[in-house]
Amino acid sequence: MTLPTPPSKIKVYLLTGFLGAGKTTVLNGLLQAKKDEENIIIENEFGKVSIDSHLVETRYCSLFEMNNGCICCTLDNELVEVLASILNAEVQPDNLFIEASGVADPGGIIALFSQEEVANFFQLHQVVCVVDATVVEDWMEEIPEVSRQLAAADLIVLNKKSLVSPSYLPQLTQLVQGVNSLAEIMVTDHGIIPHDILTKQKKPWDPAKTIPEVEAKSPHPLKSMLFEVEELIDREMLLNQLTLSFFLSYHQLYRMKGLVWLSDSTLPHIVQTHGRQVHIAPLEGEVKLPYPKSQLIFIGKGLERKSLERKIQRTLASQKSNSKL
Ligand SMILES: Nc1nc2c(ncn2[C@@H]2O[C@H](COP(=O)(O)OP(=O)(O)OP(=O)(O)O)[C@@H](O)[C@H]2O)c(=O)[nH]1
Repeated sequence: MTLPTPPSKIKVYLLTGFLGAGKTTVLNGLLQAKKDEENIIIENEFGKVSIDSHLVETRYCSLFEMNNGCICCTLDNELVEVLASILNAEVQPDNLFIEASGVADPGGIIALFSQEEVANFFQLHQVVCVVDATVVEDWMEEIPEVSRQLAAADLIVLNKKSLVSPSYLPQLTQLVQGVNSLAEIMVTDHGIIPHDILTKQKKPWDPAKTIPEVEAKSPHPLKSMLFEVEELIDREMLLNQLTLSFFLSYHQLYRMKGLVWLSDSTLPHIVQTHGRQVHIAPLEGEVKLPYPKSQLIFIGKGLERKSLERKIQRTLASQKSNSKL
């Protein structure tokens, strides 16, 4: 990159954490705190379709979407291109927030920002790892990326504390400290963290020392599957089918997100899981999804398209009304 040096370096905040931990929730809180500054977001989702772009508070930022794969696997091309276009923009941002995909290994991203060419323009301030208290213990055992995300963090946000027993929290804190004893740990609900956390400077990072090796780095063992439906969906059936699927396939299905049109509402809805729970809520603002097309994304390992298709088929409103005849 041969670009003029900006007056001051752009501050970079990297948000990591496994699928559904609360990264976007934390990001929206931080954006609110920085609303008087110029903010840019890089949003990277594990899947071809972006749902998160509808959830980020775009009042306070401009958004770049990276949906061509996990950010840690496309470092050399797509991320560098996005960084170059940020530098070429008319208005230089004060802050760059990167929300990495839930499966991203942050080591390579951190290393990129320590390269001289990039470090001349961007300064990595904080690596924040958001953790879902309800599931992290299981997922640390099953998914190597979870420990790597924890190990690379300056700040660990142990989120969703009200969803676990208070007596379990010290045990969880100890577990997380076992992976990274240097990081600050904050136990939160809805990712609410003090905003002065952003003013703290990052500790020097030594990848060799802090991040445990992962056997198979890339491609990720998890798969993302997109389903599109052109019919209205029955809310109750959708809740039942998803709750059942996540209950039965807890160690296989890690996350589901979607934009759906329901038969009982004229508003689009966002459906998503966190941990074992399924939530459906109306979506405000502009949606680029033509009525009545719905999109559902499942992320997990060993997913079978046919079996998921059958489950989705059962949620269609037309099927329900036919079955009543
Ligand atoms: N009950 C409860 N729900 C929470 C909390 N924090 C976040 N959530 C919900 O958890 C779900 C996932 O939160 P997100 O912020 O989208 O998580 P994420 O890490 O960005 O998810 P991905 O981008 O899919 O990896 C959303 O429905 C949030 O509203 C919390 O502390 N308590």
